[in-house]
Amino acid sequence: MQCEKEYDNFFHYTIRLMLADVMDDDVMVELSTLKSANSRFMFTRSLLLKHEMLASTLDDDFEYDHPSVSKSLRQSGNALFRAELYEEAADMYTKSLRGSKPTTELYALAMANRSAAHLHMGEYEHCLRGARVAMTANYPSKLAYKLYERAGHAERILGMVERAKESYAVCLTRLDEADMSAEDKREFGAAVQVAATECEQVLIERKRTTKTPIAEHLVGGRNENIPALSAFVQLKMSEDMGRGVYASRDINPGDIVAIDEPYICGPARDDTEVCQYNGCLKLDFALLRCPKCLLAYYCNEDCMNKDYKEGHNLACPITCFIRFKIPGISRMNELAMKWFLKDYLKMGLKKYCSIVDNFSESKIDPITRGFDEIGQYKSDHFETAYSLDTRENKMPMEVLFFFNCIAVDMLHNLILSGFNIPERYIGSVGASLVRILTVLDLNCRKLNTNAPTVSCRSDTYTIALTLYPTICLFNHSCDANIKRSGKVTDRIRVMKAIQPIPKGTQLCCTYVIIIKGHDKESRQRSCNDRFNLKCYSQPCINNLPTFHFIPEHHSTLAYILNPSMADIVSSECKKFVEFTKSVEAKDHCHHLNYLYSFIKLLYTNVKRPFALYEDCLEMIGNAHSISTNVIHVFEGSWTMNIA
Ligand SMILES: C[S@@+](CC[C@H](N)C(=O)[O-])C[C@H]1O[C@@H](n2cnc3c(N)ncnc32)[C@H](O)[C@@H]1O
Repeated sequence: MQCEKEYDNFFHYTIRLMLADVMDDDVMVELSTLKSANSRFMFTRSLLLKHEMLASTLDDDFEYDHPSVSKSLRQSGNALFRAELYEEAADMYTKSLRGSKPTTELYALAMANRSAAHLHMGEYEHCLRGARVAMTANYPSKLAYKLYERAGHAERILGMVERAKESYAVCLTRLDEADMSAEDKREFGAAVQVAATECEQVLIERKRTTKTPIAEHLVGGRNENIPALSAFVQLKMSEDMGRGVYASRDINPGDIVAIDEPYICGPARDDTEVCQYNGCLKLDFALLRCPKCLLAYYCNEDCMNKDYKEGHNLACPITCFIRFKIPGISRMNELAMKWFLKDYLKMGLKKYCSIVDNFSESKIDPITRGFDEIGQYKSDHFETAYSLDTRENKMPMEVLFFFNCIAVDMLHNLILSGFNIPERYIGSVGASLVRILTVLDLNCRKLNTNAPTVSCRSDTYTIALTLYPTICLFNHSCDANIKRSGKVTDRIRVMKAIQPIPKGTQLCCTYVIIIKGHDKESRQRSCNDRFNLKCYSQPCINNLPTFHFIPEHHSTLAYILNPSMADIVSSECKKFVEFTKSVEAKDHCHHLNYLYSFIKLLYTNVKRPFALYEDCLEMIGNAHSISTNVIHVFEGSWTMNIA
């Protein structure tokens, strides 16, 4: 079964029910007779409660704490450190860490000492990570200045001068708490001040020599009704694809057609560090950890405080359970909880429940779904994100039941943690969590081609889960005419035209697959497997041949549409072939105007698919985006190298 491969522990609930003699089929039949989301949630909840399938406490079962052993190992590490045997000392501190709970002073001391050993070993990234972990653990405040000084040194050596300057500044303020003579403090402070001033000078010089990037603007300005889209587009319905975005004016390659921000976002993986705050999502390393759950990471204390206010204070006690105990896709479940808590805190329970209770997909006109009462479709509106397509009607009942079980489990844990919710609201909140899970599943997990990514060797990894409500209006085409541009790790997503888009043409990105190298059958299979949809994009309707049938040579006159242009096209094709041989891929971004003019020439004068057109298209798409390469993704540490 496909679902088994897509979600972790997919049979978790059904197996337990079967052990309690409850038949899978009976549950699905009963569920399918229930018409409202609210009643489906309550039915699932009573089933899981009746068969005692929900936790009774939030106590974790991790066993640590051998404090005396841990302390003596650290002391052995200190002796090795004093003997300047730093590698051996670091190993000893690692052993000390294993015996202590991550929230204790013992742990913080061993972590901090190991970071000092790493500094001496020239392991600056490890040093920095350790210092940052110790900062948010229970490290004695009278010693905190040392951590910030060390972090500053490591950051400076790693080229993170801005962060180094901040660390030195904190070091100087924490120096007040230090247990040392006034004279020693003065001397120490003066040395740190010198380092901070040197950082400042580097930053001034960098600012002087760095070109400010040109601000990107939507072509034609903002759309009146959908502000994240260009004024040169409009929404229209089609029978095959539902709503879609169409050009209301001619659009040129390179024109910006959308600039969207996620309604909700969060890290996608455990092995890359991304700031968890919804308004940040910065990719960095050695981030600060939430000192309570130790599972949420932030680039600075400001982001940590903002995330607490937006709901992490409520999610924190259950993050461990959602991450490690609840089936499905843990990061997706965490994101659903984050979404609910953010809006619960913003609106209050009563208003939240009244909005979700009034939402009914069937009553909404498909073209105005997500628009507010004054006709605006805004990516930062709850109703806009909440009303995104879910394809729930095509969802197998087993998956719907699975999502209901996850929502029951998550809400149950939230209540166990002390969250107060009157019984009359439980159905509404639970049903909304199911809806949120299904919105995220389609528009964030499956449809993730615009999510932030990094590259490692020849692979690309999604590092964050992002729900872009306006970008979700674009349908898929196997011959996309728009694509993401700019830094691919960025939270804000800019979409640019990569082909000419004449007035009246639909703007489409690709969800999964393009014509180059794939025949219609494999494309259709891919769309069906991933999205359960039959693709009605033009290449599939016209059964566009695959790359294998694209003429390799530009002189194939049979492909010229306009005979009077044959000579010009032929000579420009020769120039383009020369261009591809002489200009390296990394420099294509400096020749975009040339590439735009070439693709425009071919667009009107050759019949597609045409090899050089497809090559030029790929070059434009790649040249628009700036990718970040990382080295070591899976070893608990990684290094950035901006390409
Ligand atoms: C992210 S939404 C796109 C906007 C959507 N059409 C709407 O009405 O809001 C994705 C859904 O659009 C439809 N869709 C997108 N591309 C399609 C294609 N190439 N062929 C058929 N349906 C498509 C499918 O229903 C798919 O689940």
